[in-house]
Amino acid sequence: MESPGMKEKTEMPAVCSQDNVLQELSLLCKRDVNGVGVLYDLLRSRWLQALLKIYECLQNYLGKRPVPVTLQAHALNREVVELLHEASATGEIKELRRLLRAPHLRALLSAHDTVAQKDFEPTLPPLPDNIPENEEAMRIVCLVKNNQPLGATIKRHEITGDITVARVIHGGLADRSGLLYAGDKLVEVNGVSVDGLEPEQVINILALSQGTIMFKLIPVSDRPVSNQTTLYVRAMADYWPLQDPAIPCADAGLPFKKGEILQIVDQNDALWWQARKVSDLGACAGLIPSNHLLKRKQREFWWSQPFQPHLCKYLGWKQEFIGIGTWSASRANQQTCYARCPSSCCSTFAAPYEEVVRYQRHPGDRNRLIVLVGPAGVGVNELRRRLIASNPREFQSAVPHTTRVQKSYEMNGREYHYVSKETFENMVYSHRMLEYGEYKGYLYGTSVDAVRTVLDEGKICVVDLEPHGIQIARTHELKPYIIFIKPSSISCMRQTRKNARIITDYYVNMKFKEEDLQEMEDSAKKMEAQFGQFFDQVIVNDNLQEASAQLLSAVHHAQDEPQWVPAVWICSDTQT
Ligand SMILES: Nc1ncnc2c1ncn2[C@@H]1O[C@H](COP(=O)(O)OP(=O)(O)OP(=O)(O)O)[C@@H](O)[C@H]1O
Repeated sequence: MESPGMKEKTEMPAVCSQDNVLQELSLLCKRDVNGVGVLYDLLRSRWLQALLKIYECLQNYLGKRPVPVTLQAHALNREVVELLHEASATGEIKELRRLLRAPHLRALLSAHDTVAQKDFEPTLPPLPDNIPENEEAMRIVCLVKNNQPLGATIKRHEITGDITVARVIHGGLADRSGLLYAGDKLVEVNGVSVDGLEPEQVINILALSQGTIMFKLIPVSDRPVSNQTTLYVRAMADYWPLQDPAIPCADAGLPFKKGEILQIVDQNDALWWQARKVSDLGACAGLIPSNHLLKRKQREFWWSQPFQPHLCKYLGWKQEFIGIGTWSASRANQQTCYARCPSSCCSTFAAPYEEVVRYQRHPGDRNRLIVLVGPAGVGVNELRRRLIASNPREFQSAVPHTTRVQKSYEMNGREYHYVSKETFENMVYSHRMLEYGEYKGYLYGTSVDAVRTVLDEGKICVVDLEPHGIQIARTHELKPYIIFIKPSSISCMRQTRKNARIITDYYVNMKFKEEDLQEMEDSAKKMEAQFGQFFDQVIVNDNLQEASAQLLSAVHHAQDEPQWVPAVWICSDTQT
């Protein structure tokens, strides 16, 4: 509601403001200010006043409906011509006057008015008097087919045999037309009755149609009101609609890979959602299994498998201590997942989609933790070392904890934090260790506290973790940015790793053998398959200089650019 004293504001008419100016100038003239007299004469001149009147007159017409009738157009013309008479006869004004009198301009105005006066509303025939009370209202819908699919699916009712629109795909032709709705009952397609036809036969008619398609249909009585908000999720698994026998319409399915961000636009159906990829928001949506459906499928799959404790490369990987803060993972001693895996591979099954939001770190916020993962020997340590060396005031790794005895030249908190076995185990049980391992009877590990210490100093903490540590690091406090260091092809590595040295359980400074390279490639594939959904960035470590430069830019990108992060990191301050 407007308050009574409230005024509408609009542009000031030019003549009014000119009067005020004249008044002010006459006062100034009396004070004999230089040049003011000339300006006063100018503003009083008849031709300028006439021009200002023309301007104001045109402004009045501008604000009116753009459909002048004959009288209005001619009135405007006449008014302008009269005003021009009043003006001094300068060259431009003469020309304008000539133009307005020209027969072609008059004809144009007249044609314009003829069109403007015409009524283009269609006149519908009167309704017949004898319409039965129970007659179902029919709707005729015409859609012009282009190269795109229609963007709607149909189904046949099992009992009545009615063919109905099953769903309208968001952004598709039918959706954009706003004329077809889920539940509409088809009566005819292009004049052919669909009574008794199978959905495939109807689809066939549609496929053979060219140009305009005409539907005769009975509109659905209760059109569903969509009040859903758009949701963004990260896919935690791959999906191939063409390989899914359960999908209602494979052609309408949206294939996606784990890690891709999807925009969910429709969750009306409990089993099949509609989604787009954020990388292609211009495309029309496709069908994807709902969260509920995927969980159900996972459970069914899980129960259908014979019991077989699967192996997962958890902390059971023997960690061999070889230097300050450095371990070399051995492939021996794998542990069964159900026994040791804290992140539980099974819990990954429990969340087929992870809700995400766009996050932009504020300059005053703590830096995001940078986590490097990759197969043993790929160069994770080398890249981390080079990054920190490039600017130690900006980058730092976390000081690890150990239960071994402090050596005489070491300082607590510099090489390691030296703690008792009991303290270390307490840290493990209270999930304060991002990862840990045992070497020669002593425990070694990287703690959340050590990472926090670096972040609190305003630095960027860079750690390398085994991939199973990702889940523990993924907290709203650390907001880790995960970078996967991927090996290049074996043929490339044969060249680049000629002089490189690998560290194994038993040997330090061994040359890379062919099987080491092969194992690196296999291990990288497994990591991508199992943990690829968590990778924010992948860097192929082929040329060391190039990979280092890419890492530097990725780390800055992580801190300065907006990224998709789990919604719980942002929405809940208490969630960790
Ligand atoms: N792009 C590269 N070109 C040539 N040599 C490389 C490259 N990347 C790493 N190296 C070398 O490969 C060897 C192994 O690298 P690094 O120790 O960083 O591996 P890692 O991924 O940390 O594995 P681990 O955890 O087993 O130590 C080192 O000698 C390193 O200098």
